[in-house]
Amino acid sequence: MAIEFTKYHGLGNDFILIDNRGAATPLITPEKAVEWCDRHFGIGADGVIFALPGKNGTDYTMRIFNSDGSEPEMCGNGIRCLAAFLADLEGISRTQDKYRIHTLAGTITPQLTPDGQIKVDMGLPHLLAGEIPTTLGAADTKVINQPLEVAGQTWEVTCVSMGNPHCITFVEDVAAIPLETIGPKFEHHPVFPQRTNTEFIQVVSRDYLKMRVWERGAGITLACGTGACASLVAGVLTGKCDRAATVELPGGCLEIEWSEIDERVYMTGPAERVFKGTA
Ligand SMILES: N[C@@H](CCC[C@H](N)C(=O)O)C(=O)O
Repeated sequence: MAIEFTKYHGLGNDFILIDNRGAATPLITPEKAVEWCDRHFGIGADGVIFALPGKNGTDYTMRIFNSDGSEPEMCGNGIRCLAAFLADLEGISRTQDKYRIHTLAGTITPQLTPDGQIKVDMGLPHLLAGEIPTTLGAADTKVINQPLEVAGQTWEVTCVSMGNPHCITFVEDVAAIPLETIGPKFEHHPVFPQRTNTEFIQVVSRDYLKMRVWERGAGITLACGTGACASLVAGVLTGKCDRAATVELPGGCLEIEWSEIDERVYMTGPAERVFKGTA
């Protein structure tokens, strides 16, 4: 059966979006998602996102398969792309709407804003080792500046969950990190039973961070929204940055705030349609 799709990206973190509003289960399998994400033999993307009917009083449900076929709990750039896709499907102005989206990380609320950006209420960060999950500390303790041996080197890491797991390391120069070789070693380290996303952060100033990321199930990507949120939270926990900052990624910048008022994390950034097709 031929399936229509639309390709979107958020700062170069690119996704194949499928209109799945007519069925409660994804229209393609994880194996097919791997084929579609292949950049040489497929459409090419970091993941496939499905817009499904809402659950528990929400407007829609988002499910996502990474390019390796695994299913993460949440995706920050992906949920901005989903909001843009829904607005395009509904034929409404992108400046009007707010969606309540059911995800495996709870209800997430993207809001289309008049300047074309999308502001997302990403919810509360989870900080306890058992919630990440990681065995780097006792289940009910936070993992802040903990030593971790990777590739014969000791790294100081801070772990944060934005529904999905993140391991953050602050470094002098992000450009000097051999991401291609070190990224998989963090991802598959035995202290992360569900694997992990890994962010390297250079603090340029208290309100400007530079980030490079190795994503669980996708490898090096040009941006990671949940990673930018987790990194800002890690920066606050370690006293390195303010509660609002610009996070510069290889694909562009996100504005992140960890609100002092409601303790929720807010992410603002773009989402662009690239092309439509049938596969
Ligand atoms: N790129 C995403 C994160 C996608 C999921 C991630 N690879 C995982 O497995 O947790 C983002 O923008 O947050």
